Amino acid sequence: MSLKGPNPQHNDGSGLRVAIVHARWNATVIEPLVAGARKKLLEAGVKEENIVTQSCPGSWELPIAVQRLISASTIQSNATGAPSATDLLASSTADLSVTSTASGPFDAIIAVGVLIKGETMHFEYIAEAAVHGLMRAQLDTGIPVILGILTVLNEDQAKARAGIDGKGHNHGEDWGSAAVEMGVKRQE
Ligand SMILES: O=Nc1c(NC[C@H](O)[C@H](O)[C@H](O)CO)[nH]c(=O)[nH]c1=O
Repeated sequence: MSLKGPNPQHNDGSGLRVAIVHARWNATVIEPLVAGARKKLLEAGVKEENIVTQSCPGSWELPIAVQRLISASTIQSNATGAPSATDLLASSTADLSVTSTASGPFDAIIAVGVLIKGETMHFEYIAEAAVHGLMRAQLDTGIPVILGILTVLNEDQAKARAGIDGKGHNHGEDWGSAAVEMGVKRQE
């Protein structure tokens, strides 16, 4: 067993509603990461209709996109006769590819981004702000937000962590499993 990564656990995700919010920068790495997370959600029994996918421009926007999604789903679940989550999400200004018609709050959210170090300090500032923003979003709302931001020094490191270099491991799968575990714990 690898020294890294949590010991695998099996959790029943059949009663969970999970969102995947992903940045669109470095899409060739984002796509396999999102696919890996979805794969593990489905393997754990999360229903297709209970997986909502949303995108935003870059990792900097992930915290506000996550916070807005939580607010939209929480408002919808609190009000009687409120519009469906799909209507609410469709009214959002963020780019949406809503794949859910189910309503109610989320049990967990996976925030996916790929930050690759360039020549400037931009990388450090975005990484720091995005990570702190996602931690704040989960603590402020009580909804687990899985950290799915790769902060890498070059494209090869990014490809290895998305499992697309032929020898690496797709970290998106770990994030999917973590979302199921934390979602189940939230319902306990
Ligand atoms: O710069 N590199 C990256 C990046 N910059 C854009 C930033 O997140 C934001 O969208 C813009 O600054 C506009 O607010 N966003 C990433 O996800 N990965 C990068 O590697």
